[in-house]
Amino acid sequence: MENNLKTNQKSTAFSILVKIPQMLKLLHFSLQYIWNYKPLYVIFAIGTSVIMAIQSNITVQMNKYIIDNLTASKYDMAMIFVAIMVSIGLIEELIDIILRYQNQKWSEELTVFKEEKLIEMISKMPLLERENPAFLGNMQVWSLGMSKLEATFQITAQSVKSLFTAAISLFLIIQSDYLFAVIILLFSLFRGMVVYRVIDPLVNFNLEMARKYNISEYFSSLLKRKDAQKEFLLSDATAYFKSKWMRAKKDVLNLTLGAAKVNLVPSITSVILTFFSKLIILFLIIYLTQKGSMTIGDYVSISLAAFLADRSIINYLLDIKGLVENLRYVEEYHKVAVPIPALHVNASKRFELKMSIKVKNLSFYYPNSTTAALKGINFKIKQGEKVAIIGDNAAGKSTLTKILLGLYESPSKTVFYDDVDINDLDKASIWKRCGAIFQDFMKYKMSVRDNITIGNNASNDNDLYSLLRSLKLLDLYHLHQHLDTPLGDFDRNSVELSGGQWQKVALARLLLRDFEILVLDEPTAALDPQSEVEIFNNILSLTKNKTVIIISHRVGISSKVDRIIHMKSGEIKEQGSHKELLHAKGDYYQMWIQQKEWYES
Ligand SMILES: Nc1ncnc2c1ncn2[C@@H]1O[C@H](COP(=O)(O)OP(=O)(O)OP(=O)(O)O)[C@@H](O)[C@H]1O
Repeated sequence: MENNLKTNQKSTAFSILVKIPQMLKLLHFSLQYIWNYKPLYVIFAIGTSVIMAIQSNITVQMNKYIIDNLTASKYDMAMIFVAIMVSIGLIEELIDIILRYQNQKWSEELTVFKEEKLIEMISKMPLLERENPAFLGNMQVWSLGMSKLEATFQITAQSVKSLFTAAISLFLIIQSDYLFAVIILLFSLFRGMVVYRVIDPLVNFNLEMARKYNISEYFSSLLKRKDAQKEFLLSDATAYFKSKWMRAKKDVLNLTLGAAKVNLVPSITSVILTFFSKLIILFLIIYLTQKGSMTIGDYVSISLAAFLADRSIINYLLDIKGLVENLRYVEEYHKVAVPIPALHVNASKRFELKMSIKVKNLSFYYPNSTTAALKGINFKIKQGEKVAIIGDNAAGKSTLTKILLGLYESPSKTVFYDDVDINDLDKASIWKRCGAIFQDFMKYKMSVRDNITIGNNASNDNDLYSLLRSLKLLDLYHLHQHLDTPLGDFDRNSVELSGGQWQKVALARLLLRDFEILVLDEPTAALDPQSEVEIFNNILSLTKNKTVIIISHRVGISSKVDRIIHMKSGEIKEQGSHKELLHAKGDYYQMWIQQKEWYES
């Protein structure tokens, strides 16, 4: 793998030239991003880079004047130049301290700004995008790309400084002898060619690393999780998972070292080239001084300016290399950041359910899957009806409800609310009027109150108290801080709940809201049989005029609803009332008999 990454694409001068327009576009995108965040940050950074570049060259010139005055025994003048040079040094250091503080402040604030943008981007993304198995790895790459936006800007500011320093020093050197400038430029060109060759392999190593990092992090977090630990202990699996983590970690380590190795040869070559360019220039200056065509002051100023130019050019080349490398990561981010996938949140029509929900010939595939999760589904649910969707595992029940709720985009003209295609509906207006509990409902590590109200302060403590009572959750109210007791394992004062209690908290959260449609995916799976019956009756009485869709494996629940939709392998097998389906003596009848016998025996 390492060799593949290394040899696959070496950057040639031509490949770099071809990429210039794209690179400029990405550079513009990065700088625009920082400019949008704070224009002053950009102005400040570029401005100070130019000032620093001028200052370095002034110091070099001052050295020449000091030495020339000393050799001419003009000590007063030498002292004046010394005072000017030291004062400039002092000003530079003071500016540097303020600049570093200011940069750190803006940089910290920018980190928050970037995280906010990433959260915004992810929360706007269609849920289906996240079902793609590549999503987590991609997200790692996007955050890497995002972190490179600021790095790109910093390097740009730095490169302005290097470029200005090099240009001024070369200009001063040319005043003495253009030959020095030619030698410096020639060696720099060689070094540039050496370092550019490794950009692509380096980027490939790092992108691959970002993806692999995800796997090692997954196993690392598994090994630290409480719920996983009990399974590991009982099945003696700790060593197995540790070896999985170690293998993934080694992959990451190999990629890190691979990237470092790729850098090794150009770094060594660059140092050797610097050695020769220094040697040649210094020998040449000594030769010219010996011939009498240069003063000692000239020797000092030219050698310093030559080193300054040499260092600045190599810095500039490294900056450009860094820039090109960074822009490759930015490119990955840019791919998703610019066209944020549409969520149809702002479609023109508003959700209403006065008549019915209709599903017509609905088939559905998950991304990266060629097997249909739903095949030719047709049904109608009238407003106010209570419907149970039952079926085996992987029958497509959860997928269907997510489509009905608009969480997954459905093919057009397949799902209708009051005869309006769901794709023409404003999604936010659907979500405002629909409530759902899924199998993987959230257990928020927050207080009882916050878990139930989610920041909605409209309900007073009495409402919450009677809701807890109706769900037999009063023991939560009696906790040490009543409704303000933190739940979960967040801090010292937190209280951990049982699986069934958590499920009741999720139900309480749902029942506190006003909704038109309620979707319950296995709502009573974690409840004891008595609570199951009580809570189910409770839900039915609380939702008299509302449309309720319940997913369950248990036929006991389905005997209480108006209609049953029985699914198998992504298709509807039967639908009708409990009595009708028993009468039909099909699969539902068989399930009913089996479960009945199970309980009776
Ligand atoms: N994120 C996903 N990516 C690809 N396929 C998926 C994804 N989620 C579910 N599926 C597939 O879609 C099909 C239907 O799954 P779904 O979760 O809707 O079934 P279900 O009837 O709710 O099952 P269960 O009763 O086990 O919860 C299954 O074959 C499953 O493998």
